[in-house]
Amino acid sequence: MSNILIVDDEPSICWALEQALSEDGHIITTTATAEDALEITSRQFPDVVVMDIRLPGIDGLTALEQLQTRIGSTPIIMITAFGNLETAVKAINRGAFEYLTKPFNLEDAIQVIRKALEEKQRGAISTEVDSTSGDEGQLLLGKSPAMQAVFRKIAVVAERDVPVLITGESGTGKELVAAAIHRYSKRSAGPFIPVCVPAMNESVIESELFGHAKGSFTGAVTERHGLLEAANQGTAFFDEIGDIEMTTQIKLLRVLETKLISLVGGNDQQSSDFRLVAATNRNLETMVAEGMFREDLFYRLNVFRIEIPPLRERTEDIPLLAEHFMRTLDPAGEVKLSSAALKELNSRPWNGNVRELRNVIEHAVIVTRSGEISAESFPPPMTRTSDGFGSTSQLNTAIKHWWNEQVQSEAKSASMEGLYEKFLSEVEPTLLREALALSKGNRTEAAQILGIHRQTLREKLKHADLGED
Ligand SMILES: Nc1ncnc2c1ncn2[C@@H]1O[C@H](COP(=O)(O)OP(=O)(O)OP(=O)(O)O)[C@@H](O)[C@H]1O
Repeated sequence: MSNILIVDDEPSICWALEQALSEDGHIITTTATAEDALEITSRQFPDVVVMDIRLPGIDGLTALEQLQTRIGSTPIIMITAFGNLETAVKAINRGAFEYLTKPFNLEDAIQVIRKALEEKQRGAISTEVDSTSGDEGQLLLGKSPAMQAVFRKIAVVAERDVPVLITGESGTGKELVAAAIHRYSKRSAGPFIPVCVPAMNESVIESELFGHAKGSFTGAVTERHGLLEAANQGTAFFDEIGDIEMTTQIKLLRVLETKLISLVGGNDQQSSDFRLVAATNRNLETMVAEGMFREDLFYRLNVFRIEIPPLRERTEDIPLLAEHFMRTLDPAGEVKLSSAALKELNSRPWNGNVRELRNVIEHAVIVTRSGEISAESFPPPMTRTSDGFGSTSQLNTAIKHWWNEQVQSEAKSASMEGLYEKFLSEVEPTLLREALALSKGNRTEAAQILGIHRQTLREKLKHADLGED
């Protein structure tokens, strides 16, 4: 049983919340003004406060600060008018636990209040952002200061209709952050369309993105709408934006500038009003400097940046996330973490970040079935090279960029030959040098590592000017 204070000058809201919360056995106090709320809290300590921002007399935001000095970290949930981002953001920045947007669904409001009560009882105001879009969404969890900062950024940017660039290692939750931005944006009733260009078959990228006209190529038997058109009125989430080809980058930039899409093989232009949220695990600044990513596109994307720190830098989140993944597979709570298991989780490098943690927990829950998970139930940690999205794909992208550059410059000089040899002469010396470094200069061992004959290695070293004979 908890004390809940509701401050709203709309009697219907007070009444509805009071009815619903009394059923849970809580004691509800309602009042229509902030002045009364301040007076009440000088006599009694609520466990949670729900307060409208727009109130007659002292407004909710001013009252928020005054209440905080009286009731400390007691969660205060603010109610804002729809679309009033500034006040919602101010509320979050000034330490409100959460905000509800009017008109709200009563069940959603009750959920937020229950969550606040749980947090209060736990003594920690750990927060989560609901990234649910439709039924398939998931909660974005985190109580570390680093994740709290991410949550605040989501709150700040969600309703501003600007592009967002989310950066962070693979598996840190970039897609969940993008979904949360969409969910809290003015476009939340519209679609959230994930687009992963590098995962697409190269021959269909343009038709997937922009759609195609009937008969534009063999197999195009009907007109097809592209993903960017499907994102109209909603959010297009470009995953792995750092890995898209220069040619696609140019086309994407054009669409962003004009908001017009040209169907492949067609004359018509279709307008699409979508918000772009992009993510990458690569350093786009470096890529721009190296000419691998278009500077103009980078500036278009980099309007607001959210950097998600790797899991190893926010180990406070591990128990919370582990518990969450355990309960997803084992809602009855038959499986628990032993303290040795928790210690093991806290000491891992988490190269695959939260995705790896989820996989590790799922594996352990399945093998343990019931009782305590031991440290031995976890699969071995992921190494850096086998990390999620993986280096092979990045290598492929680098090769593609190299190829395009060659083709462009060779085309100018009207000669295009010997590219295979040229490529090998550029990459082979690095490979040979690395193998020799690993074998500490032992050529037999280096040849073995590379899987080539010692004599072949010798010739290659000579050819690459790396051998002393
Ligand atoms: N903070 C979090 N709370 C709950 N689940 C999370 C969190 N972060 C990541 N996850 C889970 O980890 C997995 C990977 O997350 P996600 O796909 O969003 O990462 P990503 O950074 O987009 O990865 P990639 O760069 O490989 O595409 C998902 O199952 C997601 O639900």
